[in-house]
Amino acid sequence: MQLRSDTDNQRATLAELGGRVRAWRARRGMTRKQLAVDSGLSERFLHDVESGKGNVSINSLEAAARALNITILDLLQDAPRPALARVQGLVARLDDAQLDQAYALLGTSFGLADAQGREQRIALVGLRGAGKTTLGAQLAAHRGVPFIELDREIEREAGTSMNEILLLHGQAGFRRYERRALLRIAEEHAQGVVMTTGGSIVSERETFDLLQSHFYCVWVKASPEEHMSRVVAQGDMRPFNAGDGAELPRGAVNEALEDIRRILSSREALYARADAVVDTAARTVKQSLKDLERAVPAPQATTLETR
Ligand SMILES: Nc1ncnc2c1ncn2[C@@H]1O[C@H](COP(=O)(O)OP(=O)(O)OP(=O)(O)O)[C@@H](O)[C@H]1O
Ligand SMILES: O=C(O)C1=C[C@@H](O)[C@@H](O)[C@H](O)C1
Ligand SMILES: [Mg+2]
Repeated sequence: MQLRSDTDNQRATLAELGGRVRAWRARRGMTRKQLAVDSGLSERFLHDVESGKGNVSINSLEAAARALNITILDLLQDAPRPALARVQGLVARLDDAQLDQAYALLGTSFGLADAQGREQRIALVGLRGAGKTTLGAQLAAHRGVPFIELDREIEREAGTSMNEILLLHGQAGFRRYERRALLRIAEEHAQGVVMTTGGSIVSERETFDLLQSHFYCVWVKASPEEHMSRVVAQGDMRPFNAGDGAELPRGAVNEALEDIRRILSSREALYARADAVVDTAARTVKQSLKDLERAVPAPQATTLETR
């Protein structure tokens, strides 16, 4: 076996660090430009760091971590959670009936029990262009419940636009408003609601836990090419690194597709924690709506009567 030289090790360390910065940025749905502004680092420098070329100082790393609302440790190592693996190993040995029991036991013992009415509050998660708004509005109309877009409620909570919130309060502030709006919506809609969420909601564990304990979550997904063509059609490329959408030059299309793939892969395991999945790839809106209706718990009789 060939031993790695010190230089190889150093190179590998920088490449891993760069990969983590890139993955966290993708999970958060931040463009490099946004991270540069929020951290005070230059875009050029971030580009070098992300491609494993920049030997970053502790202070710069700290600035990047702060702008991502994580700690410097999250950039230095993939969060190892040995205790989680131990618990998973244990519950994997239970049969299905025991698993239900374990779920209830853990929930009540640690104050993690699902909030009342959760099954009637549907939340759609997924990347831009998945079809959350299109399908969510129609699902809500069919069930006779209100339709809410969480991003608009966050803006209401903060009294300003998404861009301004991020500009004024950064990731940390945005996530605070997001959690506040989430809890308010859950409280106000005991009888049921259909809500869409911003693509990056899954990137903060605390927020995603809160969402999952109050809402029945459905991951609405599509292929990277479909996400791409749908957001291009809407003329708004956020959070992909590709300018403003209209008349995309060829290079920009490729860069945006790469972004979508990277964002999807950095979030896939998180989106997959949803209660159900609806894949809209190569499906019509009508077909996907049927798939979605099959994927969610039946509406409560009281909700249907009020239609
Ligand atoms: N099977 C499908 N299901 C849902 N939408 C589809 C489907 N096929 C094509 N579309 C089109 O894809 C687009 C989805 O856009 P929509 O705004 O609903 O996505 P979104 O998930 O809400 O995105 P954003 O995160 O930007 O709010 C619509 O123009 C819709 O007509
Ligand atoms: O997927 C994402 O990261 C985002 C999706 C949008 O809904 C916005 O919330 C924002 O542009 C970020
Ligand atoms: Mg939408």
